[in-house]
Amino acid sequence: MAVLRDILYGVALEQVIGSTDVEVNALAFDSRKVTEQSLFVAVKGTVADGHAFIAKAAEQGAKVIVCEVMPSNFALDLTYVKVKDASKALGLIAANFYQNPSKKLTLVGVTGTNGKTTVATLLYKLFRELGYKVGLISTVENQINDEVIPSTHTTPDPLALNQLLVQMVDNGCDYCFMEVSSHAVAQHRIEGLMFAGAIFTNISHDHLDFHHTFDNYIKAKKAFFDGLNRSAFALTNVDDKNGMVMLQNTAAHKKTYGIKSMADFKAKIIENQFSGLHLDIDQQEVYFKLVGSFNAYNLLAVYGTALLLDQDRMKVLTVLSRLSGAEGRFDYLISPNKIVGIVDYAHTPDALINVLSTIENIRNKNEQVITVVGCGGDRDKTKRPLMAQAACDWSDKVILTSDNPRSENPGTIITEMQAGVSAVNQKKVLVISDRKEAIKTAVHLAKAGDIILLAGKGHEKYQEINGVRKHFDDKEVLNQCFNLLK
Ligand SMILES: CC(=O)N[C@H]1[C@@H](OP(=O)(O)OP(=O)(O)OC[C@H]2O[C@@H](n3ccc(=O)[nH]c3=O)[C@H](O)[C@@H]2O)O[C@H](CO)[C@@H](O)[C@@H]1O[C@H](C)C(=O)N[C@@H](C)C(=O)N[C@H](CCC(=O)O)C(=O)O
Ligand SMILES: Nc1ncnc2c1ncn2[C@@H]1O[C@H](COP(=O)(O)OP(=O)(O)OP(=O)(O)O)[C@@H](O)[C@H]1O
Ligand SMILES: N[C@H](CCC[C@H](N)C(=O)O)C(=O)O
Ligand SMILES: [Mg+2]
Repeated sequence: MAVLRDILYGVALEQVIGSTDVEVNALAFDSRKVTEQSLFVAVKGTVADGHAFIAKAAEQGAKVIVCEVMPSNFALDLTYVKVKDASKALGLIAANFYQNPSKKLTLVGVTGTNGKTTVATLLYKLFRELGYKVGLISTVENQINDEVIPSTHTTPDPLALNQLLVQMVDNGCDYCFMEVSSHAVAQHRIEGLMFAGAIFTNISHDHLDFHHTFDNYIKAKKAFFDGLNRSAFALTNVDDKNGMVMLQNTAAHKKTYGIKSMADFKAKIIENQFSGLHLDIDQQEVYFKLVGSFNAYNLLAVYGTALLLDQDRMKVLTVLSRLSGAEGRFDYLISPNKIVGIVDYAHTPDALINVLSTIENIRNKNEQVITVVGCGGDRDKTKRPLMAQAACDWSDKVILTSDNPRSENPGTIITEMQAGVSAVNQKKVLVISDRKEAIKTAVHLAKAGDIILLAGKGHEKYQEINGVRKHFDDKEVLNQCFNLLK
């Protein structure tokens, strides 16, 4: 419970009708979730406009309406607050209502097209092993110390986010490591949060359905760094073409990591094998369980962050060398007849190229690579041909299949992927729309030593077809197929 006047602290108000002395019991931005004595924020979304539900919210017991456009009818017992940007206001209101939990722990955010889950999860595991109480907010799951809380988004909405942070504070967490998606920045889900640090992994093609241009996508990521304060650190991947762009206008301490260029935190890849990475990090040789040069960047980001958070260098490297990565990221199984099956969440052209080039570097040349891949429905369509092309360029056989078609026709998605298959590559490609059948076929086609990559769904435990989520787990299906080979 809080008084409206206090909840509005820091919100740029354009007009207020009614009293700011009212008590508010709860917040909502969805009219269906409004309860007695609550504050409803009308947000213009991608599908609907929250302003259309103001009357419904009032009927359900809302006492305060925050909106960008005042309604034509006012109820006398309600307070109406007009703001320029309602999603921004929602973030600030949520932080104030929940008494700024982000200021009561050390919050570090990770942004970038790929690697967010890996970096945030490694940081969570590292700091747990170093003896701290830690929270994690990620695509795979949220964690409060050892308690797992299922995750619905990479970065939750401002209410869920602040509620999670409150739970972390109540459970004594010293740190929280969270993923910050570009959607979250653009929709102001992180507004009002106090970050002690921000990490940039990389930026490549994704989400152009939402951001429209690559420039807007870069701007969304950069806005996260622009919002940091002077006491925070901003750690960027200097080898990424847009790495330094992120730091251009930030007030935070600027720090860099890299493999190719000069950087504050620097690594050299000595060896990259199926068994893991052998790196030289700031002149210290260390073995890690994670595979692939992209993971050398992820490990370096984690190492740099831990040092910026005043942790002991040798302790950090010792613990990091023992850690495994996040679920569904280069996660592999070996069949009784020695087929290697890799489950990976690569769902962008760049991630697919990274994973397949890693496989290319470490495989024996007489063994073939079979890739099973699809693209999600209701998501960036321009990545479809590029992902098919990447799969063909780096594999001996490709099975194009379904990912999460969501509301789209799976056949149409596959046809759009096929546009990226060149004439010479046609003979490598099979189309099997049913993902389970596609995986079974890959296993049938493989012989001892071959590598099967199941790309795009990683840790996901469902497949969404026609808006319905049915249980589906790439690793489980792969395991079943492998067991049949016994
Ligand atoms: C495209 C997108 O990002 N949508 C997010 C957005 O919803 P929206 O803008 O579509 O909302 P809308 O349906 O248009 O409704 C507008 C407003 O009217 C309200 N409403 C609606 C109906 C009603 O009866 N009453 C009512 O009040 C809604 O609550 C909302 O406030 O705001 C919602 C609340 O924060 C999010 O749950 C929702 O995520 C959807 C489910 C989603 O799938 N998002 C994905 C794309 C996403 O966010 N992904 C990123 C990761 C991406 C990455 O890989 O980097 C993530 O952070 O998870
Ligand atoms: N640093 C990196 N650079 C490029 N590709 C990476 C990197 N780290 C991981 N990947 C690839 O991208 C996939 C997704 O990795 P991860 O889940 O860590 O990224 P993410 O940014 O959290 O993705 P999402 O936005 O979907 O949550 C991995 O399965 C791997 O194929
Ligand atoms: N966070 C990403 C995940 C994509 C995973 C892929 N399996 C898909 O469904 O497209 C998104 O929501 O776009
Ligand atoms: Mg993620």
